[in-house]
Amino acid sequence: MVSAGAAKADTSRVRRAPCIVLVGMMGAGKTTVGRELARRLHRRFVDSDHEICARTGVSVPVIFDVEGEAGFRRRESQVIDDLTQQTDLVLATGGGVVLAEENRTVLRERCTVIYLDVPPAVLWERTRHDRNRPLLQVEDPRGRIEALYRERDPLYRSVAHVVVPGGRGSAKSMLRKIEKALEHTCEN
Ligand SMILES: Nc1ncnc2c1ncn2[C@@H]1O[C@H](COP(=O)(O)OP(=O)(O)OP(=O)(O)O)[C@@H](O)[C@H]1O
Ligand SMILES: O=C(O)C1=C[C@@H](O)[C@@H](O)[C@H](O)C1
Ligand SMILES: [Mg+2]
Repeated sequence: MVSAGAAKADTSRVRRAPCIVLVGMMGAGKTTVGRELARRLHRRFVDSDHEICARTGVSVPVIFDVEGEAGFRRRESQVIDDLTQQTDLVLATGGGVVLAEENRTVLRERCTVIYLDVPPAVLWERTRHDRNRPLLQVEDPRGRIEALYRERDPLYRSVAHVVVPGGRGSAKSMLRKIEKALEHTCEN
């Protein structure tokens, strides 16, 4: 793994892992930054949450309502398996993608994985008015974010080839950090 500040060359995945994947918590900016990154790298952009919705014809909250989180996770694993086999892609994932070991394995082995590591306080500011994230529709969403961060941060790190620390900086500054790190990790 390399950090964005001091990225070291790690070219072991270059030839067999063309998909660039963003992982991180809800509100880390995977969708926002991923779309712009794809545009700049002349790659296609796909968001796995959007792909699940396109395949089912309903929103993420509806899938959680009807099939529960387990049903959503099964669909997510299928989509991740499909998308990570594609080339010329920037893939923004859902925040819980790292929970399943099978997802972690395909991400780590097939892709260049970038973890957008944003502190819980900032995640809370960005997601507090959004009703589209079923896991945050609880009495204490801020506490939930903190608990999920504690649980998931080691999992994100375990799949990441690059960790990009974020804070209150703009999406543009996040993008610049990612591009810098990628220069050292793969050919685009
Ligand atoms: N660097 C940033 N600075 C300020 N706001 C940001 C930044 N990145 C994203 N945002 C805003 O935060 C919100 C959440 O961002 P986004 O939807 O991209 O997160 P995500 O990582 O895709 O979350 P999820 O896992 O729920 O899909 C959006 O309103 C977006 O505009
Ligand atoms: O963090 C999570 O577990 C989730 C994040 C979203 O991207 C969606 O995938 C869904 O709301 C679950
Ligand atoms: Mg997203």
